[in-house]
Amino acid sequence: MNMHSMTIRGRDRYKSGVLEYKKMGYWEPDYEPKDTDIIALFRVTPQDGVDPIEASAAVAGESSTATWTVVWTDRLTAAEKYRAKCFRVDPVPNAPGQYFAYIAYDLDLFEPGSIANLSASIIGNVFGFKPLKALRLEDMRLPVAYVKTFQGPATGIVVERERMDKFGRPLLGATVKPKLGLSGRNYGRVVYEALKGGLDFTKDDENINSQPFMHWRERFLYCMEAVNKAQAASGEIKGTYLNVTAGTMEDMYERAEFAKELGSVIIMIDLVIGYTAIQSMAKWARRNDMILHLHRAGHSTYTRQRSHGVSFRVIAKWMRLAGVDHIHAGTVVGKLEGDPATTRGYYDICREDFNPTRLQHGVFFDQHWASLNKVMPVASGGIHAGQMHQLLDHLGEDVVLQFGGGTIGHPMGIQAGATANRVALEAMILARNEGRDYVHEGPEILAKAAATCTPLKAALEVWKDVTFNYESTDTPDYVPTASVAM
Ligand SMILES: O=C(COP(=O)(O)O)[C@H](O)[C@H](O)COP(=O)(O)O
Ligand SMILES: [Mg+2]
Repeated sequence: MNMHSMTIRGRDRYKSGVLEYKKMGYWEPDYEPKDTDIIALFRVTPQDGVDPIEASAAVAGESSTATWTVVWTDRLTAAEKYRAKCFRVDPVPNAPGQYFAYIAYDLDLFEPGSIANLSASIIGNVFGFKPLKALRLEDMRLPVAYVKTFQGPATGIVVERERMDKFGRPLLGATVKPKLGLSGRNYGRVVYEALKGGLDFTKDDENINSQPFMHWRERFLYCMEAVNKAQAASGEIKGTYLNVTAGTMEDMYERAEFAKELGSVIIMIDLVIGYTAIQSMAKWARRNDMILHLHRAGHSTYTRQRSHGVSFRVIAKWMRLAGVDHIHAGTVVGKLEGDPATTRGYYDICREDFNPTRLQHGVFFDQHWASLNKVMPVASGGIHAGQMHQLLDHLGEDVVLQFGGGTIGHPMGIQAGATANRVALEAMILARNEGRDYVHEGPEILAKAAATCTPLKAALEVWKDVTFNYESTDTPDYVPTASVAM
């Protein structure tokens, strides 16, 4: 592939007419990104017959200062500075016709502290570009100078654990099911049973907001009655994520204020409310000492397919900047997409202060988070007590394990379902702390715990054959190969 700059310079560069993007200055293979540059990695699939360098230069151009024709007004600007530079194009391993294009953007192209502006620039135009068959934003390197213009997570993992008074183990949650149709009173009863049985949290599902069968105030009141009764009964700090997602910011603020008035420790929003609303709610959450849970509703419409869209690792980075405290980040063993290696990358992005490049986890850049609070990843979707050893192994300790059907579907009732999950987790954590090989001995550890816990025994029995073994669609492009001992 031609690795030399083809930029036309001088008077000819600005003559009216059409130049290839690679000749307009958007392909600069000798460019060394500045520490303050934002770098984007795109997976580019050119149309048949389109040069991958030109396609990549076009992505750089159309996501920064270019349009399809030369415009003399470029000469009124610091064009050299403001042009994004594609500086590297590599064939994607084992994916003929796909290329990784590395593009650097000067920091001045972006408004400080705004995910809306970042996303409108980086993904606003180019995904529909005709010379491309497909395009995916795979990863981004965010310079510290830019990271520090964001508030970051309102609470963070350390303070969340202090507020919940829970240390040394994952937190436990449950999504109330059925997700729609329950009356406020019955909804509150589900919350009480799950928290009384041993969970730390319950949550509203992504689509429970304010429907005719249960208006939001009804739910908030009955939920907090349940939380208070469960706290009194257990002596533990409990919470339920009250979903404040609504049609307007005014409605969301009204609901959030009411949740605070009722003493809730946590509220919830859905990804579909949009980046500006998410940042506003994160600032509200910090001002009001509220943990902010983000349900990533809708993300799979554009994160799941490797060829086109935005990788979830980019969304996870954007949401850490935006300031959420929780984000659903995959379970690996549950019912929804989650390759073990790429999911590990998502969890690292949430929980590390520095992410080293790890191609095997789909992390393409070193990423400093400059002490921005850490985001608690949430594992949810088709999980149950029988997978506890796998969940702990794949996802670690700083995670919320949420068992919706895996609590409420328990044959002995909701409290029993919660107890089964709590006993399974505590038994697994004890085994880990004792230095046992809990991954391989997991089933034995669970069976032993079940011998004195009928609810756990029933859970293991009813869901023993449940698996979701399907091929992942979002696997990493690089896999570690055994290095030959020299
Ligand atoms: O309703 C559930 C899970 O219910 P259950 O526990 O009964 O499967 C959540 O909305 C999904 O987990 C979201 O998916 P993700 O967590 O991947 O965003
Ligand atoms: Mg759901």
